[in-house]
Amino acid sequence: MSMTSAAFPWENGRPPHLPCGTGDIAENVLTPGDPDRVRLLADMLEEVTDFGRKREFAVITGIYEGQRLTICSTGIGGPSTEIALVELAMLGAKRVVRIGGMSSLVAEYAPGSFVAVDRALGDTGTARTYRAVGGEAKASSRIVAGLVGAATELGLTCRPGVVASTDSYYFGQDRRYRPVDDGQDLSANFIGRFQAEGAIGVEMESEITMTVGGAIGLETGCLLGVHGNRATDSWLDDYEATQRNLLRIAGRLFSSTEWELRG
Ligand SMILES: O=P(O)(O)O[C@H]1O[C@H](CO)[C@@H](O)[C@H]1O
Ligand SMILES: O=c1cc[nH]c(=O)[nH]1
Repeated sequence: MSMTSAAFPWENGRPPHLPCGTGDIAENVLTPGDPDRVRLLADMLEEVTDFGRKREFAVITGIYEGQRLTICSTGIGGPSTEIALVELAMLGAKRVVRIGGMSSLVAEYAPGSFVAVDRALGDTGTARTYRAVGGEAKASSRIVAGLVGAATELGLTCRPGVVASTDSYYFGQDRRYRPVDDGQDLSANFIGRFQAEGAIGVEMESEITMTVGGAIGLETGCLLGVHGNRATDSWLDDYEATQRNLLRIAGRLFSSTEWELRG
């Protein structure tokens, strides 16, 4: 029977969750939620190494516009995002930008547009845990400015904004949560409260990415594509173009000659 430390169950430089090891991770990392999006974006990188997938974590490293870049999925929500961030940082990541989807809470952010998160509202369990060790749900200001600038260079519109992160997709986002549409209690009005606090979007990982990232020494930001709009009740059926544009914007941020954070 082979055994390792329960307190730190890494073996030969390989973490217990991400399917990769020492030397495999670039300093700059993009983190979509969905592992299928890692595969979707792989053809936009050169010299790609695909490390495979374990649970919700799919990882590739390649070259984008001349810079080494890793893409690693986090799965949905706090616990799996924390695992990805901690293992990425231990494997050498320095900067992490979440790339994902959100629903807009204001009519003017139409499906297909982009938001560079500068702050996240929320009280998700994982973020709360890491606030105790100094994490804060605020993005690096140069990542926010760099994302807006990169989008402009590419002819795309990306605005800075505050988003709300939640641990719940259905009840916690005022969606029907029982199989039968039987007048269920949605009076908690989570969306209305997020709007009243100034959030322009809702999703499930930005608060965790910035709070955990801050506490463990990563420079972080979140670039979100608008998949839906709760103010107009519209939903984008095909998000492939939006996902590819998220990589184009965040990849351009890291490859920009004006931006000195390379690796
Ligand atoms: O587009 P991704 O990154 O998956 O993010 C959003 O989509 C998922 C819910 O469908 C949540 O993870 C939410 O934050
Ligand atoms: O409505 C949405 C869209 C993306 N992600 C969410 O959490 N909610």
